[in-house]
Amino acid sequence: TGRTRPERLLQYLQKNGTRGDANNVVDTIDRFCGTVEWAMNVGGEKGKIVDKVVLETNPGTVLELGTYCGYSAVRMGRLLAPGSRLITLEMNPAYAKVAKEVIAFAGLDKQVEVLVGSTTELIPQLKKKLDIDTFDMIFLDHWKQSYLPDTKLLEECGLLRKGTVLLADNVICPGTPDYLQYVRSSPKYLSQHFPSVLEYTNAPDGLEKSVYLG
Ligand SMILES: O=C(NCCCCc1cc2cnccc2s1)c1cc(-c2ccc(F)cc2)cc(O)c1O
Ligand SMILES: [Mg+2]
Repeated sequence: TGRTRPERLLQYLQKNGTRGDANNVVDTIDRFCGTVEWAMNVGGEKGKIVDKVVLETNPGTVLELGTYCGYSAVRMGRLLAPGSRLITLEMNPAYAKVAKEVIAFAGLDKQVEVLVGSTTELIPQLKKKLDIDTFDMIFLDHWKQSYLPDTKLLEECGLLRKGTVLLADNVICPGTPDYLQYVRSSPKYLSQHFPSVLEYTNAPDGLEKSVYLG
C-alpha cells in the first residue's frame, strides 16, 4: 500500500527483514528488487565489487552521491571500521526519508549521515558542515550527467587527497561517457574498469574505479 516504490521497499524490509542486521538488510532489499519490483540500487552483482573495493580501501571517510533508498550506504557502511563515517547526499526529500529509516533499521545510523540537497549546493559546504578535511573514498551514483562536473567540483573544493578512491556506478548503463573519458585520460587519475551487469538484470553495466593522484 506504500504510495511510492521506496515506501513499498521499506515496508517489505520492515515486514521481512531483521532489525540491526545489515547483511540481512542488503539481502532482503535484493530479494524485494529481484522478485517484487526492480529498483535502482547498485544490487548484488555490482555490490560484490563495491564490497571488494571498500575492504581494500578501508576508508575512514566515505562520500556517496545519490542515496536513493540507502541500499549502498548500508552495503558500504556495514564494512567500515568503527569510528569511520559515511556521508550520503540525496536530492529527493522523500527518498532521503526512506533511506534514513532503512539505515536506522540496519543499525548504521551512527556511522551513516544522510544530507538532503543538490551536490552543487552541498559539496562546497561539506568541510565546514562536517569537520572533514578530505574523503578517502567517493561513491558516485547520482545523475549520470553530474558525475563529471561534480568530480571537478570535489577537486576544486579540496575534498580529494593523493590516493582518494572514486568508484562510479552505471558507467555503461545508463552510461557516463564524458566522466569515463575524463578519468581515463586525465594524468590526475589512475582508472580501472570492472565489467558487470545492471542491477537485477543481465544487461551489461560496470563500475569504474579511479584513484586521484593529486
Ligand atoms: O539515475 C540513476 N540514479 C540517479 C538517481 C538519483 C538522482 C539524484 C540527483 C542528485 C543530485 N544531487 C544530490 C543527490 C542526487 S540523487 C540510475 C538509473 C538506473 C537505470 C534506470 C533505468 C534503466 F532502464 C536502466 C538503469 C540505474 C542506476 O543504478 C542508477 O543509479
Ligand atoms: Mg546506480
